[in-house]
Amino acid sequence: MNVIEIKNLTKSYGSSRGITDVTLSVEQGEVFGFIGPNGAGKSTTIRTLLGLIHPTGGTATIFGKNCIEDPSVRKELGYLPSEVFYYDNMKVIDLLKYSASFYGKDCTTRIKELAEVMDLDLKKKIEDLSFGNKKKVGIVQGLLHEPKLIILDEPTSGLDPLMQQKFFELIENENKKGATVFFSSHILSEVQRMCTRVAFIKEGRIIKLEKMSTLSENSYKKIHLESKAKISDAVFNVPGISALKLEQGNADFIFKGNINEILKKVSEIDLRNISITEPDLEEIFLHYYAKED
Ligand SMILES: Nc1ncnc2c1ncn2[C@@H]1O[C@H](COP(=O)(O)OP(=O)(O)OP(=O)(O)O)[C@@H](O)[C@H]1O
Repeated sequence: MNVIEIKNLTKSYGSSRGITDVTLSVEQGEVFGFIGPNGAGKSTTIRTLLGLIHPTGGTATIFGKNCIEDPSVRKELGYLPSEVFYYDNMKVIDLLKYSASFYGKDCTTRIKELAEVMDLDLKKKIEDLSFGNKKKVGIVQGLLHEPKLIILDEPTSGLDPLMQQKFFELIENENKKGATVFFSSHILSEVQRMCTRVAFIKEGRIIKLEKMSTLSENSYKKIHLESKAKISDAVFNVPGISALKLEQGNADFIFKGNINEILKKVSEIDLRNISITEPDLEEIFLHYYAKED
């Protein structure tokens, strides 16, 4: 059974676009990345999935259940929203114990462990915490009941690099112990590092859903050519070329397809130098999000 099943999920905010026909599923044990720029619809998808907002159309289930019809499913779930708001005059430990009381479990040891990993002072008042430290409270709050599904909306914003590293180790550990993880981000390197599959969302629609191994495999090549003479753009009239930049005798582009086809074309050029490398996800992402696409 899929842990998350989203089918044709649509949410419109009156005349303003939210998400349209979002379909995706997340398997048990996966770390699934949800990538898109600001305003693409990541939070709307997550909040609709969790039943925090009502969809305009389509369905979304967690462990086969709809969160609006069956809120009990939330007990198995750890959610970190993109922005966290708290009662300022509470102490961190009191807030976390209060959160734990919803799950009917004694989470004291776990709270202490998580706070230690994330270097969070449990005795401080929420109002005295920085943005990054409030984020840590959200992380501990999301993980304290050892949920089977962890949903994180832009989890690392506000954390310094050391804390980001610790956070990822924490999530990796939870995943090894069996938790399924779904997390949204606009930072590709973190998705590249952790995820088994990734969905790209643009202007409210999923434009690509791919296994990370496929994305990182040979299907895309970054090609750089140097020639003594100006390179004619006619050479690049081949399907599969994108992000083409021509400048004097230099040409840079990303190629997806049969490498022999492009090499035949390139052999027409009197070359001084050539390099063929693997593009990182950032470059593939830029290709998908390029205006001309
Ligand atoms: N409460 C709302 N009322 C009206 N429009 C909204 C509301 N919430 C979101 N939107 C619109 O829905 C679209 C998707 O927004 P959403 O917050 O889901 O994007 P996002 O990918 O999470 O972006 P970000 O990374 O900036 O949080 C945007 O065009 C946004 O303006």
